[in-house]
Amino acid sequence: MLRLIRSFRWAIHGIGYACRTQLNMKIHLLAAALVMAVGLLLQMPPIELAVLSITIFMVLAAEMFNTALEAAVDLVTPEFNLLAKIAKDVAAGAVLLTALNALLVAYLLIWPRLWDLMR
Ligand SMILES: Nc1ncnc2c1ncn2[C@@H]1O[C@H](COP(=O)(O)OP(=O)(O)OP(=O)(O)O)[C@@H](O)[C@H]1O
Repeated sequence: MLRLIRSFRWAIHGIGYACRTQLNMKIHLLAAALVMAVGLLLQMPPIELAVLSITIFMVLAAEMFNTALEAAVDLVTPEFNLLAKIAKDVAAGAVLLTALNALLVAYLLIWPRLWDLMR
């Protein structure tokens, strides 16, 4: 039990580190809070809020994997290395894909409701 609580603590340290040090993480969190607030204000059904939530957490998790990979690569290869570049670029590409997916989901679920309100 104590081991479980300790591993939660390290995990929370990891989340805290990413939130404190990564500008992109701060931007993702701000966007996530905005999107969820709009979803709640628009009284979206629970299933759509769940889709927004899954989408948001995918972006946050991808950003954290990216941060972890950057740290691991820097630990192994502080100097220029083509494989380091590939690893970092591919990880950054994965974050970009999740962010594009988030934009698509927001467009499909939120935009039609906002459009209805504006008309
Ligand atoms: N050791 C390296 N060898 C080769 N290219 C690297 C190396 N480190 C970084 N790069 C290149 O620079 C880019 C930026 O790397 P960096 O580690 O600065 O991450 P970042 O995208 O600036 O993230 P953050 O701002 O969150 O640290 C990488 O995507 C990669 O193309």
